[in-house]
Amino acid sequence: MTEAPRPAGDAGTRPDAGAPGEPARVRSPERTVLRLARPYLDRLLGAGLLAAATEFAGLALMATATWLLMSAAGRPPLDRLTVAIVAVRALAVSRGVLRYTERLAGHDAVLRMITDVRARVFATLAARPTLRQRSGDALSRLVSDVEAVQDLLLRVLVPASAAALVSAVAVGGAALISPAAAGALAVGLLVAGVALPALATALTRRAAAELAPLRGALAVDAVDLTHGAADLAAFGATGHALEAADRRARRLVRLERRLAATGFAVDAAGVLVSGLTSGAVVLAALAADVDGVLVGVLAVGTLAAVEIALALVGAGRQWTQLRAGLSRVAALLGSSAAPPESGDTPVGPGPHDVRFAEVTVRYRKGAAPALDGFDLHLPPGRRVAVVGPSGAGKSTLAAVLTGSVRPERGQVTLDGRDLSAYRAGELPRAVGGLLAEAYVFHATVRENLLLGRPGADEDELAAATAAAGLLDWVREQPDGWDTVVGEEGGQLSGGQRQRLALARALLAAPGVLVLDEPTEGLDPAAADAVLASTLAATPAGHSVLLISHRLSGLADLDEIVVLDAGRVVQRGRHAELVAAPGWYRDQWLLQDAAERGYLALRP
Ligand SMILES: Nc1ncnc2c1ncn2[C@@H]1O[C@H](COP(=O)(O)OP(=O)(O)OP(=O)(O)O)[C@@H](O)[C@H]1O
Repeated sequence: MTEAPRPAGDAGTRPDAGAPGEPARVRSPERTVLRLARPYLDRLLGAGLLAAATEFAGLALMATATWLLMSAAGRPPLDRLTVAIVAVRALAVSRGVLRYTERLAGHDAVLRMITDVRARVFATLAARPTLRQRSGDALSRLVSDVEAVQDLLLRVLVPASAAALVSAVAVGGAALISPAAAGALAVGLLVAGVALPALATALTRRAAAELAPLRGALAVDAVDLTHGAADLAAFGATGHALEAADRRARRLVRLERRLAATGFAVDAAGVLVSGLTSGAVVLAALAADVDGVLVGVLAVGTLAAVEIALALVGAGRQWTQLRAGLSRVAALLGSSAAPPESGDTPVGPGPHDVRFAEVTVRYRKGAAPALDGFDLHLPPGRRVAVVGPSGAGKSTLAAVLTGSVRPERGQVTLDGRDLSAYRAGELPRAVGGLLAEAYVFHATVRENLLLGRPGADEDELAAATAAAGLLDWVREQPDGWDTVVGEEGGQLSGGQRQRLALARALLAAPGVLVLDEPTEGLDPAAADAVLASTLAATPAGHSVLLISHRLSGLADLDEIVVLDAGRVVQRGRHAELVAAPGWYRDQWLLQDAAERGYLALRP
């Protein structure tokens, strides 16, 4: 709470990136959104035309009704009014029908697209665990920022294009009656539809730019304050944390108030513009000797047209408020929106060949590399452990392999193809497993497991859970597989949570299984048993990259790589490494003595 969790991510390792952990900024988020909207363009175009037809029907209704009323005052023969009477009825009915179909078509198109965008955002967050660290912020991205994409289309682009189209038609129609009046109308429409929206945008831009990050920060506060409540209380820091969150909330209220006040002022200006334009049009028409009835038509038509153009003020205001959220979604999707390399067969879950060649990762320019010239060959079926002191670069290696961190130098290939050539959603089928701080969802045991392999049957669930050492516990629960595990697995012990996450990884069974500290939180005896059963449960031909701080249970692995400060300092099999002087032997002797002591003292 007092300090945000350390941000991380591939951005820090790429020269084009912004702050580490934050996706790179995109120059035009709207362009990214439009690219995402491309498959739905025909539906959106249909919605835009329907919106324009609705507005046009409204404008025509006002003009025709005015003509009808003013003409009727002169008591003409009824047959002269029949067409207008029918037109008024038809326009009144069609406006309602058109509005309904426009809403239906617009929402249909946008909701289809949003489903797609949400899935992409979720897949990107899921595939880049380092971005997921800020769960409150991530949640805000998923909820409000994706809604910004929806609002950009429904509340900005569709109404704005409809308003522009109808304004042009209105000026054209007025020009048929009086070019001078049409000129006055055009000026009024330009003020209402261009100058006022630009003014509203300029006045609200700064406040709006502050709004989305502030909402994100408040979401992080909410998560930190609830999840970290016990720790904050233990350190007597609750008051301080609440104060900081309160300060942000008050700032948010001030900004919202300022935006609302500016909005009201611009709305008032809009009403003024509407009245002035109508007056100018009437004067111009009178000066041009236009018939009295048509002057009335022009006056009321002007009021209706300006009101339609004023929708652009709302659209402009919405747009500024949406920009920050749009930028974040666009930046997040920037990499995944890029089309995948074509021509290759999709990657499957079967055996794969992985190669690291001279891989160097640096999180920040000028910082020491987290991985430094790392080489490794992981052919199908090979099991390799990576060990080393804290901060040696082990988790970074896992992050590189799962595609969430990109190397600054060197190359990682899967079946001979660079990892970055795979689509965001494609890689997890081939490479995955148990990453650091695996997330357990507030759902049942079954639902948490099925995330690994949707559609798995009960035997498969039982096999994976047994290998992780959790099956007995599941069977003891009154609700069995349907036991709810609580928020972040809060109703489980640390060890049970870890076993559940491990079972999920085993059920997913990717061809390259990455296990980052799979036995963390288990006592030494349980850790040995779980590691042995996990390795035994891995299908033949599937390779394993095991990251571990414990050196026990590694005797059967094909290779052990010792990392220190990002460099490989030792590599070989367990027996070779314990025989040679170095970090591995020292650590092995220390851990062995400590665990023997623990086992001896156990009741
Ligand atoms: N997201 C990040 N942003 C900046 N630096 C990072 C990030 N993640 C790791 N590092 C740095 O990279 C180095 C390697 O970290 P890494 O987490 O890979 O080590 P590790 O061997 O897994 O450590 P541990 O055993 O403690 O988990 C460390 O110096 C760490 O501070």
